[in-house]
Amino acid sequence: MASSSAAQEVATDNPATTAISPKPSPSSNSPEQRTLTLHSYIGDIFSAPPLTVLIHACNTQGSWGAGIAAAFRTKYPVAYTIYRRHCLISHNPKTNPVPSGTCLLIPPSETKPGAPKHWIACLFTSQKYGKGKDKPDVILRNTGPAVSMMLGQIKEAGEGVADLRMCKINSARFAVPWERTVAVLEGLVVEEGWAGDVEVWDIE
Ligand SMILES: Nc1ncnc2c1ncn2[C@@H]1O[C@H](COP(=O)(O)OP(=O)(O)OC[C@H]2O[C@H](OP(=O)(O)O)[C@H](O)[C@@H]2O)[C@@H](O)[C@H]1O
Repeated sequence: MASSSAAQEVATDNPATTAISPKPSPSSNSPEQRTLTLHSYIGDIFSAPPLTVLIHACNTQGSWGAGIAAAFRTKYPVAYTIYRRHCLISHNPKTNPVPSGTCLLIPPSETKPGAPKHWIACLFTSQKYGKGKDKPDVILRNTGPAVSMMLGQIKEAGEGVADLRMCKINSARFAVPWERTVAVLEGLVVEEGWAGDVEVWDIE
């Protein structure tokens, strides 16, 4: 189902209806500049077709402890070890933490038969989690650069990537009102060769 003019797709969890035709979005400043377009769906983010990128917000401490991150840890144990290595071995939370505002794009990595072949994009929008999480303004400041970095990485990954599916990042455990994250995302300028459409999936 590709809506020709509505900004938001009709909510559905039917995978057969998730195809989206990229369409240029008019920009307020320049006809040549488009900004990121979000499409809303209700359903299970994990039901995505192979090669979809599943996008979530992460801390830099190496923990997928709760919320949707815990579901990622259960479903994608190999990806979890890659995320942990990035946070704890390539970097060090105390002496050399993963920089905020960056992204780790993990290719399909699961080895168990029948495991989903999904890319996982980890947006580092807060250094810590729980009581130590960054303030909403800091998380929002980190979100734009992290998503831009992700879009650049996805471009580099080439044709092995299908659609982009995001949960309502920052909105629950990171306690940032979803509308504020939407404003950041919809303000992002899409550079040459970047994907310009992102599905937002919510379970409600
Ligand atoms: N199974 C499921 N399927 C689909 N959607 C689901 C779902 N479960 C929850 N959601 C929704 O997913 C959105 C994001 O909500 P989350 O609280 O997860 O993420 P967030 O971005 O606010 O915060 C990140 C920190 O939360 C984690 O937990 P820890 O800090 O480790 O404790 C991480 O590690 C980070 O640090 C909300 O719309 C939830 O309704």
